[in-house]
Amino acid sequence: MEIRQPIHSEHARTLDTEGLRRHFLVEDLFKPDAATLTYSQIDRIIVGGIMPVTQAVSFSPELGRHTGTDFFLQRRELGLINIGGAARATVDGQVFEIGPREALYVGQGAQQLQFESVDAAVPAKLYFNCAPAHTAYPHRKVTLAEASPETLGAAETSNRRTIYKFLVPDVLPTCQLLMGMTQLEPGSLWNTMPCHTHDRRMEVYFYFDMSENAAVFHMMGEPTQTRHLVVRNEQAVINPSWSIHAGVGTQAYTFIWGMVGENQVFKDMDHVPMTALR
Ligand SMILES: O=C(O)C(=O)C[C@H](O)C(=O)CO
Ligand SMILES: [Zn+2]
Repeated sequence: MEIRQPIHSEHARTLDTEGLRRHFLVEDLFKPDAATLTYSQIDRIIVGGIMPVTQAVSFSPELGRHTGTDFFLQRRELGLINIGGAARATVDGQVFEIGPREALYVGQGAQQLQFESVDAAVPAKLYFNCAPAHTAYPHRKVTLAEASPETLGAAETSNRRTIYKFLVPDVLPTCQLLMGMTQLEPGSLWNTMPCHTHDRRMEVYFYFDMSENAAVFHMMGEPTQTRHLVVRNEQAVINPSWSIHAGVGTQAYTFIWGMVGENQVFKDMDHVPMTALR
């Protein structure tokens, strides 16, 4: 498990491209027949990818070594969204068939987690966020139709997009984790502009549905000290509470957002006036 330390906004201002990438960008999320995990000490979120191809991938009890617990989810909850082919997840003997663009919530206390691809020729790619939890809510699959879609923006401002809220209080209870997926319409390139921060929560963005040569210029930093990261397909960005998070692509793309922190109010955002950005 890779560890990322928290970072002060005044330190982040001083970083060059490589420094920004080292602290904020998670590059290699999917490895065949393996799970990858990056532990950010910002709100203790763990970000990762699971890609079973020819064999099942399990979360070994040994992972509890990193969390100082008897097993990985003893004091944690996990949400995942499948961006690949059909998957089968087994959680303490309970089987969930997770199709493309479907989500699974795994509540605190689950001990045995195993993930398989239904067809090795079209492997599942399970992007996940995992956060500290205080109580056990039921495991549950959430379909795209259940994810309360909301379409925002306009073609004229290149930001027409649909936000699917998979793991939010209107859909199911979680301890703190919120997760959803925002899909841009063809020809739209901007997400989350006008932008915002939220002092009360951190957020991770994971970009996908991009061709090899495409890039998203992800905007980050304090509103008056903006920086950018060039993000490629299937890479994630850790956004501290003080950082804006928005992006513009060289083509339309989709991204998964996940949040942990003080509250679960999706609209609790500190909106940044466009004239304040520097
Ligand atoms: O496109 C958007 O706008 C978003 O998806 C916004 C994120 O969900 C977000 O930043 C929530 O705080
Ligand atoms: Zn946000």
